[in-house]
Amino acid sequence: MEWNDRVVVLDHPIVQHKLAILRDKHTPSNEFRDVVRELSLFETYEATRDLPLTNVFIQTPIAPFDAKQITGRKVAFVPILRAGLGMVDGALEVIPRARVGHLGMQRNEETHEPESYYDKLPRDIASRRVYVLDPMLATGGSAEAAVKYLREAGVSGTIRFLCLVSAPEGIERLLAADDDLIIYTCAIDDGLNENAYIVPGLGDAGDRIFGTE
Ligand SMILES: O=P(O)(O)OC[C@H]1O[C@H](OP(=O)(O)OP(=O)(O)O)[C@H](O)[C@@H]1O
Ligand SMILES: O=c1cc[nH]c(=O)[nH]1
Ligand SMILES: [Mg+2]
Repeated sequence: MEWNDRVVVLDHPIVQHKLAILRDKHTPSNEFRDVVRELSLFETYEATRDLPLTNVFIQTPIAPFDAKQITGRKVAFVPILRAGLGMVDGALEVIPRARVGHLGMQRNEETHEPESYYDKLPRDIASRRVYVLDPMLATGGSAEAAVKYLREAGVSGTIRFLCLVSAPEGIERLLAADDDLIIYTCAIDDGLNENAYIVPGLGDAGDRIFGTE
């Protein structure tokens, strides 16, 4: 499958610097949470680059001016619990008026497939531009289930999946699952280990965000 325009890697030096902090096993939970929030802000900024603008006539203190402002479809952020919760505040700093839906999923430790335990979406999700948030894209099972759920809920148009670290296996699976989807990631790692963890990765994102290791 061609990844060309469907996978955006944030290779900015500040992003790579902060990602190294997340990867370091000595980084404590409080700092880990802060950096997840910061990277999520940068990634949301990048993923909202194509929001439509409209002309708005304003008056500056000096002169009248045809300014540009964001209009059009409204935004929804949909974190996959738990780890995706760590990305919500950063995303909301970029689009404060966005709505937030939640999808609760936990990978089964033996099969590595996700089990769904919660969902709550904005009532008008079908008319919103949707950004799914989850720091880790490993096998792609959780992301695929989330995207299928959103399609069944009526979401149309491009779904943007925002993660911090991804594995090639997960990218391949997610792109194959939905043909109108773009993945944003700060890194594409080597692959998965026997427990379906990303290598080198950063460990279990949920445990590191919430200090439950
Ligand atoms: O691509 P996949 O193979 O599906 O793996 C990625 C999923 O695993 C992690 O969640 P986890 O199940 O550990 O739940 P948690 O966020 O509650 O820790 C992670 O946050 C993703 O949701
Ligand atoms: O490497 C991984 C894989 C799944 N979930 C995580 O939190 N980390
Ligand atoms: Mg976890």
